[in-house]
Amino acid sequence: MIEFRNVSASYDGELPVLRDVSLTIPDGDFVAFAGTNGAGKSTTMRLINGLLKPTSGEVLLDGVPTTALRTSEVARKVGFLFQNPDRQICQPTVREELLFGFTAVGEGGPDAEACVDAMIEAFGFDADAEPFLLNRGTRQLLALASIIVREPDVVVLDEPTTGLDYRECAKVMEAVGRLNAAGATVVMVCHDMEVVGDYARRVIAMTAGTVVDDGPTFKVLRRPETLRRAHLLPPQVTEVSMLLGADPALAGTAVARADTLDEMAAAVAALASEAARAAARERAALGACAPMGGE
Ligand SMILES: Nc1ncnc2c1ncn2[C@@H]1O[C@H](COP(=O)(O)OP(=O)(O)OP(=O)(O)O)[C@@H](O)[C@H]1O
Repeated sequence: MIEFRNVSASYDGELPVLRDVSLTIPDGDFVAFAGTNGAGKSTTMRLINGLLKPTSGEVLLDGVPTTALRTSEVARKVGFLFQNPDRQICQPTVREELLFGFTAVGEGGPDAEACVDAMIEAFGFDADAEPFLLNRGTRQLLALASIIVREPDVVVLDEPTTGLDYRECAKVMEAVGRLNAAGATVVMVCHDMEVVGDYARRVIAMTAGTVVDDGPTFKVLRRPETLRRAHLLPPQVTEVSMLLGADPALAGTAVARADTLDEMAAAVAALASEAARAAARERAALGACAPMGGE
């Protein structure tokens, strides 16, 4: 579990960039931090992985303050994926890159080799490829795999899909989704609300170093005040649903609650067939009332 207790943080020791933030992230959660530029989202990630210490308050990992943990102890629990994979890739081949997390802490050996082989198989990597010759999406996947291979309890992702095309983004996020389904806690910063809507179960919206909202993804992404304060646009289906739901004729219908394409398609199909049934009833009623032929 990750806990922030009244955490404030600053880079220069004076100007606070995080102000009195309290939050709890239970094991197995999938949380997206979203909000304005400079709100303090990446700073929050650095506090979780211990790269930054609070100026006041406490960040606790499984009940232990990060200030009482060695960097290696935090790294054992928390894997961190940078926005730019090239900040963490440093080995000449894919295989060595995946092994590096083990060898760097003196844990190389047959077990580590087996984990790496499984990861190469699962991601379909070319083990001997040179990482820097891979395309951007594959480098991001490699950076992610080199974290997952160590099986951390928590994975922190700082804008994991920035600069990726749709297919690359889907590959990375599906790998993250599988990791979460296997029990890992996922905490990510993400500006793309489509990705947030597709994967995160909870959204923490931030502005100017404070949390302005925290709750189930679509509850947060449907609150006009949150959207305004954190400069967020909901995913397109949710936005259409909110627009249609504002029409009194559709308020309270499934259309007004749809957050996914499937939900919206089903809601619209149900409305269309209800309209068709109503029209048929009307025609039948008109037919029944029509005057009989003859004088
Ligand atoms: N290394 C640093 N040194 C000094 N100030 C920093 C540093 N990193 C971030 N800041 C400042 O801290 C504040 C919060 O930055 P942070 O990167 O946490 O915001 P963010 O919400 O992640 O923003 P963005 O969405 O633009 O990445 C900003 O005012 C930023 O300029």
